[in-house]
Amino acid sequence: MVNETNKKRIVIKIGSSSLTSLHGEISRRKLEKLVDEVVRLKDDGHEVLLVSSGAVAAGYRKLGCLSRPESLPEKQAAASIGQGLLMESYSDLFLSHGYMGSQILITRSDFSDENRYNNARNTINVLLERGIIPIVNENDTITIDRLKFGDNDTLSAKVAGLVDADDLIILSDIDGLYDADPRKDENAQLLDRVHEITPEIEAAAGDPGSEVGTGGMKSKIDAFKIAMASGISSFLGKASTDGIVYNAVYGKAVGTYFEPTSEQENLNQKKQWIAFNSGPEGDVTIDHRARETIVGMKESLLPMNVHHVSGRFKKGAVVRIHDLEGEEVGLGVVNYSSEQLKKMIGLTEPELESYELAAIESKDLVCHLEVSLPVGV
Ligand SMILES: Nc1ncnc2c1ncn2[C@@H]1O[C@H](COP(=O)(O)OP(=O)(O)O)[C@@H](O)[C@H]1O
Ligand SMILES: N[C@@H](CCC(=O)OP(=O)(O)O)C(=O)O
Repeated sequence: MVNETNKKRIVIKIGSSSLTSLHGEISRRKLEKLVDEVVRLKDDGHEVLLVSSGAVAAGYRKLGCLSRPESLPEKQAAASIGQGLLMESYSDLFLSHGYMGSQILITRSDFSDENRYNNARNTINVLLERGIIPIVNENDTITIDRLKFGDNDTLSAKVAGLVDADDLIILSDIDGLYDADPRKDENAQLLDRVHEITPEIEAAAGDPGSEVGTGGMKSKIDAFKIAMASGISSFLGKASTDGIVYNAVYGKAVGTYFEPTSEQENLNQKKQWIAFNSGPEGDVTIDHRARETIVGMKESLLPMNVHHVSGRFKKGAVVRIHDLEGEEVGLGVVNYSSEQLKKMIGLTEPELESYELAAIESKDLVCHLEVSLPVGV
């Protein structure tokens, strides 16, 4: 039994391929196995949040489709039927063990709005602290393609960051990360520990292994990058292995452990929101001197170092910061609107001194070289 000091907050993500039968429908047996493992962790005193796929798989037959649909409206309609059925199964199973599940459906735009992001955190904290098991999925029925998380891997890492989890466990149909796509290279080796996502690892990560999987290893690697930058230990293992979740929490499972190093700066929650969720609204180009001070010395960006501004944004928006070569340096929250910043360009230093604030305060600045931000997440 754990006590308050070794009690963990654990986020578990299970993919469609691990919850479905060969025909692509939800497998009650697989759901039961997962619930049994979560119950063991709850009985030990841990807090557990599930990120579960499976809404489309649980609903497409009831919609009248013979196989998993391809078109977006049909997938959304299937998810509308299936999400309720999936939750009913989870609720029944958890209740039979004396635990309560709760549903949370999230869209990307919920996370790009800082107030809604913070509100989601407050709600989930109440649920976890009261022993409930929140069950999170993307709100498939209403999200439009362009604005979808799409796969639940990056969603699970962002949720783990949101609730300040200790561990993120991603379950899949494979027993860990290999140094090459195992379907293409029969000599591919399982990596048991990863401290850094190198370009070689990125290159080895391939597409989904089944018709029902969405993100493949690529989206899992994006997820592990987010978790590592947020200081969260992660694990990737095979959902069908007996005791996989329970053993992973205690460091005894076969699979890949992703461990953030102590030298790496862990992004605080505000910086996590800026880096992974905010959705930048404009671009600011800075000169070489500024690049050195904000990246190397981690100082604020001053208005006189702003070279060019594009896009229309208000004070408080998140913007991308580029150097003069066009390379993206990082992201930050601006203290001036685009109109004000544009007026400042070309002013002399004494003229600019009357402005008290930095263009971007160092506390609201996230640099690419400081943490390896996943590109395109
Ligand atoms: N380097 C790699 N290591 C392990 N699996 C890989 C790698 N590259 C591609 N894959 C494939 O990724 C699949 C898991 O992703 P996916 O099908 O999306 O599953 P899930 O539904 O669990 O998210 C594996 O079955 C495997 O075939
Ligand atoms: N949100 C979708 C699942 C998306 C999906 O399949 O993601 P993944 O399990 O990461 O391959 C659903 O519930 O059907």
